[in-house]
Amino acid sequence: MTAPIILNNVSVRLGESLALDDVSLRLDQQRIAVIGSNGSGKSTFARLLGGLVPPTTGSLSVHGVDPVTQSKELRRLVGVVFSNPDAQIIMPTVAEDAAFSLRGEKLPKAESAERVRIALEEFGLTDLADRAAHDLSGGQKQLLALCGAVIRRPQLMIADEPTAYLDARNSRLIANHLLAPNDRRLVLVTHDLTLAERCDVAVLFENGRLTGVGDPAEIAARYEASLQC
Ligand SMILES: Nc1ncnc2c1ncn2[C@@H]1O[C@H](COP(=O)(O)OP(=O)(O)OP(=O)(O)O)[C@@H](O)[C@H]1O
Repeated sequence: MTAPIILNNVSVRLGESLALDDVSLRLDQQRIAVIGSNGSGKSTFARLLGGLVPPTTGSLSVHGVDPVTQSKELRRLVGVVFSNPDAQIIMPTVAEDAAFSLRGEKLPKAESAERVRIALEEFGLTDLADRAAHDLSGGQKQLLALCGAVIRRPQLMIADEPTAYLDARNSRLIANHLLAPNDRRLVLVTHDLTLAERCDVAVLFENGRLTGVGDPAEIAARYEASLQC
């Protein structure tokens, strides 16, 4: 059983904004949807779990790891995908970029090549393997970013609006991949409530405050009702 995600009175101040305001929660579920309006704190929450932004006050534990003091351990267990894949593409070609994700794993060359081959095939990128990664379309870049994240087999996948640039077919491909039953935990930030409802639990943020944790259909309905007000 994977250790939970725990936040104890976490606040995050970014410039003038209190992006997260005194958030305490414990999440044991495997697939976690994060919903809420623009600017409510969802991305900040995702970045906090991924060790990309520190808590200003309070403390947290991600699968038993403290992101503040154990950044190396955190990097080993977390994979991240954001809505803008450009920042995640590093190497010149598609295949090289996918392989780059495995650099820290010290795998035998043949195993590394086989993992790259399987991952490219899984995301429909085999025919693009030798293409310049920065010349891909937005959607293709997102597939490559996700490919680079899952190829390391992380315990925790943090995906912030991963389908933002994708057409319907690729959105479905990515969503089905992320939500497929496996032993990886998923934290999925999304405005797509049908995707949120496919998760095991949803958390709702409003103005940096946590205002709901529970059954995704109920939390989504509460969120939608709040938008009518
Ligand atoms: N780098 C930053 N500097 C200052 N304020 C920031 C920064 N990043 C985010 N904020 C502010 O923090 C608050 C929460 O932002 P966050 O990006 O977490 O919201 P969000 O729920 O992910 O929004 P969206 O749905 O629009 O992506 C917002 O008020 C935002 O303006």
